[in-house]
Amino acid sequence: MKKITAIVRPERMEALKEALFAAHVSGMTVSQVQGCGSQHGWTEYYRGTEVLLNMVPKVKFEVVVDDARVDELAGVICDAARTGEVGDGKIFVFPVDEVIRIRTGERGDAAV
Ligand SMILES: Nc1ncnc2c1ncn2[C@@H]1O[C@H](COP(=O)(O)OP(=O)(O)O)[C@@H](O)[C@H]1O
Repeated sequence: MKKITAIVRPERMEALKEALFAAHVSGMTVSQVQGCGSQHGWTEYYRGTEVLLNMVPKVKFEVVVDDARVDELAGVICDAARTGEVGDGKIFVFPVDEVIRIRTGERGDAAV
């Protein structure tokens, strides 16, 4: 199993949510976050040093899936979240050791 974390623009949240539902993911977690990368907030100089004063609102999607679906879902996310402008975001893929469904105690693939 893998966890796909995607940091995307807030205005792409609805489209990405719908695309992931359409791709039949079993669940997702969505958080409002702030970040910076190539796309910074604004900077000012404080005592001669450039200081980053603000970060940019983003939305973080987390989806745990079978290994075999990572490439497909990365494509779904790129298609739904891309505008082509700086700040579209990134996808990070992590290994997941275990999943446990709290309600039933199921583990592994059965719990995803
Ligand atoms: N190395 C990183 N680690 C964690 N989050 C990152 C990283 N790079 C980018 N991000 C997240 O992705 C968002 C968009 O990245 P950014 O570099 O601004 O856009 P682009 O990839 O289009 O140039 C950032 O605001 C930040 O939330």
